[in-house]
Amino acid sequence: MAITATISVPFTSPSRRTLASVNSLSPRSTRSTLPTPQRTFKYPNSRLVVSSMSTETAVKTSSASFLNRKESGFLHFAKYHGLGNDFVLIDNRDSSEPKISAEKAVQLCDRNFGVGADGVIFVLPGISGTDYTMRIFNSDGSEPEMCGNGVRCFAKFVSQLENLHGRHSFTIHTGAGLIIPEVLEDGNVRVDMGEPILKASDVPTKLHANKDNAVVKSELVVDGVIWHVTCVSMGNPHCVTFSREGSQNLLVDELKLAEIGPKFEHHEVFPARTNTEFVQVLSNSHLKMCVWERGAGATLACGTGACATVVAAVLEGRAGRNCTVDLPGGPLQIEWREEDNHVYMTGSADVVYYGSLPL
Ligand SMILES: N[C@H](CCC[C@H](N)C(=O)O)C(=O)O
Repeated sequence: MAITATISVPFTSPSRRTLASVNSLSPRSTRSTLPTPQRTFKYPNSRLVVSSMSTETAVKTSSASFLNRKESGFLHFAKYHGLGNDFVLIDNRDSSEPKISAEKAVQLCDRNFGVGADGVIFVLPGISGTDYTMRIFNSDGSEPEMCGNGVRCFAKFVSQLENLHGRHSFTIHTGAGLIIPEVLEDGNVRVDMGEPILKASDVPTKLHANKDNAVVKSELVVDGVIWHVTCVSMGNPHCVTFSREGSQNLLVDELKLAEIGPKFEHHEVFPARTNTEFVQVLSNSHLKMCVWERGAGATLACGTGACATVVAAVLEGRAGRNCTVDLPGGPLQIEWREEDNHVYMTGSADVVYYGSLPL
């Protein structure tokens, strides 16, 4: 049974903001004052405890008031998800160090004793002329270089914090280098994820390069089974597989992810561990994937993983450069553009609720 919660997401009059221009990056659009839209969020087949506020009260208690809370002694946050890959987002613009430690982030991510999330993401001040810096802790407390679904959530969160409307983009410094998300008119986010890294030692993997400097459809023995893997970094390491001995085309719904995922993640050929994508080819432009993430386990979606998957599919000759990638939480549009060798990802990112925790 679907339960619908109505959350008013009001927009107040725009505040002035200096536009940082870095290189010849596309300037952000000008802002306009929009009427307060009503947005409804559907939570199919899940129990959602709607707060005691009536819809009437909810309209009055706007998100702006939540976003401006500054009471000391509390950690104020917003809960977002990108196709069910969910994150706690923290406004950290007033300090260059994250407000909470990796250990605290683990507690926050606990789905029984904490808020529950795949990771915690911090909006920090920019570095070397970028608008912002993004840092993220996985739910196991490790710090990855980049997060694709997370950076879309980051962009939507900053848009709310800065009260930006219409098409606009940000320059974000990350562990994977410069990342540029653009918020589109329809509320989706298109992200320039930069160039894929294919050199084996830079993924990193100890597997021997077998195509130029890359590992493409190479054999890897996991739990006594020979898998065929292609290794790609999007700033973070990915091991992508479409087949194994005895199964030239994986049927992802039949995989025992919780069994096999950790054996890939901790395999000795991946010195920094790895994210692993198990992929089924539906057509030359349509892929279906499930993922075991480094430091987070089985998630409903992985943005960097979807990018790595399309790159691997092209390298193995299994698909074209423009694909829809179906993840358990929903679809992403991925393009590995030949002109600039950049990978572009387009998908949704939605706020679920705002919260405060005693520090
Ligand atoms: N667990 C990943 C980081 C999050 C990546 C994923 N959630 C995404 O959307 O890209 C890692 O340790 O590399």
